[in-house]
Amino acid sequence: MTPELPPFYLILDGTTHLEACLEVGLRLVQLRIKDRPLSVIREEIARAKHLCDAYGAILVINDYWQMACEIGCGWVHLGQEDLDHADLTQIRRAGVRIGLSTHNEAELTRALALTPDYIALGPIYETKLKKMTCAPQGLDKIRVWKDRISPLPLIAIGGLTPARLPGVLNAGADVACVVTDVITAPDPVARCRLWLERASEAQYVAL
Ligand SMILES: Cc1ncc(COP(=O)(O)OP(=O)(O)O)c(N)n1
Ligand SMILES: Cc1nc(C(=O)O)sc1CCOP(=O)(O)O
Ligand SMILES: [Mg+2]
Repeated sequence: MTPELPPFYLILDGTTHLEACLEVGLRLVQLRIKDRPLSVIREEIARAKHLCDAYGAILVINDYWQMACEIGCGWVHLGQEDLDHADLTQIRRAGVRIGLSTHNEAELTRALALTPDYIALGPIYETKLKKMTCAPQGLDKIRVWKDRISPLPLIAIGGLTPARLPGVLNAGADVACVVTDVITAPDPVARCRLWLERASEAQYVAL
């Protein structure tokens, strides 16, 4: 079977809600843990891998590529700063796929030269999650990026809400990636289920 990515991609900062989200159908999730002891991060990665394997979901590890390789995870997500230190040859030798962040043309050129498995463009809209050094990209940039990277999957990230999903997908994104809208919801699992319903009409993108 051709490997593919589902259209909804959730970023979580730990495993608290992971199993419940998998239970309602989440199949693409990134573990993005900041400022925790390495021992905790290792435990969380191992737990997330165990759960994602059980549900047949794709797990992407942000930043901690060495642990991802050691624990046998299938994917890592790396930002431009991570790229200054990460050993992509070692990551690939471990059979781990690579997603890369981009925010401008120079980063896109650098990313494409590294032949990643997906490229993320952000922030599409203003994000409250972290301080960005660039202005929101807007929907038009999605089409420009998709034309540049096709057939690689394009992930749209930053300030996304269910209401913004059709615009992002119609503009050419293959996958919508979300943090704040879900994790700050009164019921994050119900919000995840809503996203899955809204994205259910969209195509899965081949890898
Ligand atoms: C899908 C996706 N896109 C972009 C990012 C941002 O990654 P990065 O630039 O490494 O920044 P941090 O997430 O580490 O703050 C992402 N994590 N996922
Ligand atoms: C972690 C992250 N990286 C971005 C980038 O543009 O590289 S935007 C972003 C935050 C996205 O989260 P939210 O859905 O909360 O806006
Ligand atoms: Mg990072």
